[in-house]
Amino acid sequence: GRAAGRESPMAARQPFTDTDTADEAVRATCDDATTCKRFATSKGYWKDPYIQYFVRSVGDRKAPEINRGYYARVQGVNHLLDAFLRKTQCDCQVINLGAGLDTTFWRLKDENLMPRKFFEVDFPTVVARKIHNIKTKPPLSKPIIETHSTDSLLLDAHSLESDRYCIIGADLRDISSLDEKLKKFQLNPELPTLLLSECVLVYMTPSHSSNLVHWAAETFHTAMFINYEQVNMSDRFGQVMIENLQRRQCTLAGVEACQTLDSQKDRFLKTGWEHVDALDMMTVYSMLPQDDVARIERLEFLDEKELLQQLLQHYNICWATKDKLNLGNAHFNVSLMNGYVSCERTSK
Ligand SMILES: C[S@@+](CC[C@H](N)C(=O)[O-])C[C@H]1O[C@@H](n2cnc3c(N)ncnc32)[C@H](O)[C@@H]1O
Repeated sequence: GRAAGRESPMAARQPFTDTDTADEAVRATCDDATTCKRFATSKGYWKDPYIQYFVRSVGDRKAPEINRGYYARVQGVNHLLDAFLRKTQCDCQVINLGAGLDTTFWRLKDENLMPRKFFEVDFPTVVARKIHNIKTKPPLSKPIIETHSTDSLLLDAHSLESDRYCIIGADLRDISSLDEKLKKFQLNPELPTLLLSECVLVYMTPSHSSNLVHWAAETFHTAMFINYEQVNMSDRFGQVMIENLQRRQCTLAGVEACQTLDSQKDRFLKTGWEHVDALDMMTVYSMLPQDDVARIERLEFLDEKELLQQLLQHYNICWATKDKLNLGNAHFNVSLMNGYVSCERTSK
């Protein structure tokens, strides 16, 4: 399938020769995600005025089903994230795990949905690149400076800490160092916390991702974890996706957890989360506000609907919650997507 290498449009890339080949190939996936998002926004699928500061050129054309897939991914994840921020009235923190060059912090600032603090974590080299972009592009640095109380921003090549935004270089497979770094930068375990991983867990072994998810469940009493990544990977299409990435020395070490929606949910149910849901992206796509879906479907002609269907059936959003404070319905609803699901269903 032409869509099977979605994170990795089969761009010719030199094979890596350094010792840490596998990690280098994983780090490179952040460029794929950003280039695809950059292209889709240039076509008008959604608005992102900040992504151009991370990837200058619009780049090669991407297939329509890939653009629609990214649209569903961004809308689906944003819906859950925004629902959490509204439920907690932004009195919360967000931790974007494997954030890459993601621009969510800047979107939330513009939409008046800024959490108390927004953390991002990625490998130190990715973080260094992001910090360089932030430092040299005023539209990126301005919101960080504006929301900071003093003149002195803590900023070095591998971390940036302001009152509201913090980016940390760390390996997500090393929990004790991750925990230590986040606490050093004033992570507050008492605050309701939203953790996000978008196409990240699949790159680590199931035991590493379980440890991470378990750490999150142990650390926060009131939290939500949103995970977006592959699912239904045991069929032929899944196999092609794996092979396409393998050709670039990029191993989906966590593919075992991506066999079914149930295997996605199990990772959370086994590690202390109270409530877990998962939907494949074709289902999410069918639940998104249909007037906007009609708008984006007019942007580009897609002759083979099956391509989109096949692609979207191989990704999912899984979200888990725990609510020890028992804030309940008034403040923090544990099944945030349920309202969304039923409301979208009845409005169809
Ligand atoms: C496919 S990209 C996705 C980036 C971003 N979440 C997005 O959706 O635009 C995966 C990201 O996860 C990061 N990542 C993967 N494994 C990691 C690890 N063990 N520690 C830190 N970052 C990791 C990579 O460096 C890369 O930036």
